[in-house]
Amino acid sequence: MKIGIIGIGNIGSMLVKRFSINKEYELYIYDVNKDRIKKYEDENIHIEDEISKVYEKAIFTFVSVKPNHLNDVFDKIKDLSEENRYIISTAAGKTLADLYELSGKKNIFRIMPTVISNSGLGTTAIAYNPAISENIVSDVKSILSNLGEVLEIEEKKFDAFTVLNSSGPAFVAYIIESFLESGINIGLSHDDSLKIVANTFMGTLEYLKNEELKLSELKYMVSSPGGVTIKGLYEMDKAAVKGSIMKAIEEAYLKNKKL
Ligand SMILES: NC(=O)C1=CN([C@@H]2O[C@H](COP(=O)(O)OP(=O)(O)OC[C@H]3O[C@@H](n4cnc5c(N)ncnc54)[C@H](OP(=O)(O)O)[C@@H]3O)[C@@H](O)[C@H]2O)C=CC1
Ligand SMILES: O=C(O)[C@@H]1CCC=N1
Repeated sequence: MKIGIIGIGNIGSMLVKRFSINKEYELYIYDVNKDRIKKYEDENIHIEDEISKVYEKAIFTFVSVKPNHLNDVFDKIKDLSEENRYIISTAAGKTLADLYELSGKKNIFRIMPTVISNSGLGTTAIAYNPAISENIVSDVKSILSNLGEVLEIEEKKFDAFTVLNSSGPAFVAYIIESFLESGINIGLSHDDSLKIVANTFMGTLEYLKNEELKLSELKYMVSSPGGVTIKGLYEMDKAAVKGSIMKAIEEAYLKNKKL
């Protein structure tokens, strides 16, 4: 399978990392900064000096540049034949219709990945031009399965998916950081606090999953009447922590819709 990747930043480097595990894949990669990607050169990873070469050598070309750089990339390939060539855009906020308008290509997929897939555990959403054949869609889903779960969703749900799934790791890091700093505030060392918080988050998810518990069941299991936990939950409610998080995610969603 010949796969192209244009733009080797946070997402492009994750794609290179995950796809290069499969030795049946031949990768053709390009970035404006050639020095930055020299380190990837390998038997199965070819560094190209032009965008058009990536598009012509690969069957499936991922375009993982920032949305405002898409024009520069599509300018270089819009006059090339799209026979047996497919573009897979990772850009936030750019619809299939936008991508068609920018590139003039019909063989277009839109995906929404996450940096979490560096661990192979992320979820990638996919949408595509319905005129593309089932075999090709199945090939692309198979390539994406190297990143974790693949979820086909309606395009109108991409904005919500983007914020929860792809911005999500930053929000989770922020929340974990607030627990970490809480630990330091009440007398734990940074390292002890981080270890305890990481185990609490991972262990909670594992326990909920294994016992098929509802979130509220776990909350009440831990809250002794008149005790410590319910006092903390009461303070969180008074400070509207949940409402603040919901508002922040809603604002990020609205911002994504405007991209
Ligand atoms: N970061 C994330 O977690 C997620 C990002 N996305 C989407 O994925 C895309 C990439 O994001 P991200 O990886 O964070 O971005 P980065 O800026 O980290 O990576 C983009 C890379 O492309 C390079 N580049 C810029 N212009 C061109 C060009 N004309 N041709 C080739 N390469 C070019 C950039 O170089 P230079 O830095 O010199 O400009 C950079 O190395 C975006 O559209 C974003 O919306 C989607 C989901 C999650
Ligand atoms: O912040 C952004 O714009 C992109 C989209 C999802 C994650 N990063």
